[in-house]
Amino acid sequence: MSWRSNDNIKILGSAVSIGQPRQGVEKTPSVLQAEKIEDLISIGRVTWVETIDQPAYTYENPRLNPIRNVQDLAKYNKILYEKILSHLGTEDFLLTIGGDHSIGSATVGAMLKATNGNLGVIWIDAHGDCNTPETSPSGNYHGMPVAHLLGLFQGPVEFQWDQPKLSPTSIAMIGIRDLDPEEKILMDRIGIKYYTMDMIHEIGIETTITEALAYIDPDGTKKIHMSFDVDGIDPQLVPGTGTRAPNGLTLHDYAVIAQKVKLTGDRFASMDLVEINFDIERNVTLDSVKEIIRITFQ
Ligand SMILES: NC(=[NH2+])NCCC[C@H](N)C(=O)O
Repeated sequence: MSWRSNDNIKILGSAVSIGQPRQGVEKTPSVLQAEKIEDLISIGRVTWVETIDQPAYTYENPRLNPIRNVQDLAKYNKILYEKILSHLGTEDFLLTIGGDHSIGSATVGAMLKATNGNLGVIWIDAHGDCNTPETSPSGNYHGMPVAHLLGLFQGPVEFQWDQPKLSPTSIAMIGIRDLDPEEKILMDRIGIKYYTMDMIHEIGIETTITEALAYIDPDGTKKIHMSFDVDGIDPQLVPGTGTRAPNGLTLHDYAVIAQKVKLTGDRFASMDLVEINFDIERNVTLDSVKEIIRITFQ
């Protein structure tokens, strides 16, 4: 039996790159639309609802603010947050295609709002994305959305609207292998649940995702959001991404993750697919991205 066979699968493009320095990632929604990825989705009724463009394409260099491009990012994330809430019907599954991972604070924030906080998050990534503007060595906001969601910093007023906070016990990260030193100290102090590649090799991917789901949703009653940064996958399979880290997840690992998440049925409500940059590499990356879509939506 497939999950969500009768539901609407809505695809939203989030064409933003200013959360990090490499251009190209903002083109991904239009590339995947041209590739007709909706044809790879064999369940539900699939529609591309719209693609939201970023307000400016100029990456701020040198670092003028603790968060580069903070004004434009704040403006963009608020628009994205509101669009998600306006598009999301109760029976819908929402797939947001980035763009860089800066969108994570808007997508998770919107899902928290839509579910009254009854949300668990599986964050697949090589990175923790849990820097504050103070701990961030780069100033790139795509390394900060989790810290922002947890309320570890607020940003300027433009970045403060009514987005709800995420509880640290409602998120688990899988594939982690590149944490900044202070970011790691912060994550360990808060007690964020994260599975490094070493831990995954030790306990196995099936135990990892089973434990992770039980941790974020002990009673099995929450909606589940998966925020999938393709750099969680090994760079040999996904070379087209801006911050590569060796020794990542395989596509088989992802298939095991997806299988367990899909067992939550219609509680699996939304997903981000981010950091795909076809300007860095196209062919291998596109094959893997298509496989990720097939694995998720069949
Ligand atoms: N979503 C990502 N690819 N994040 C990479 C973050 C890299 C680094 N930790 C930083 O904060 O700049």
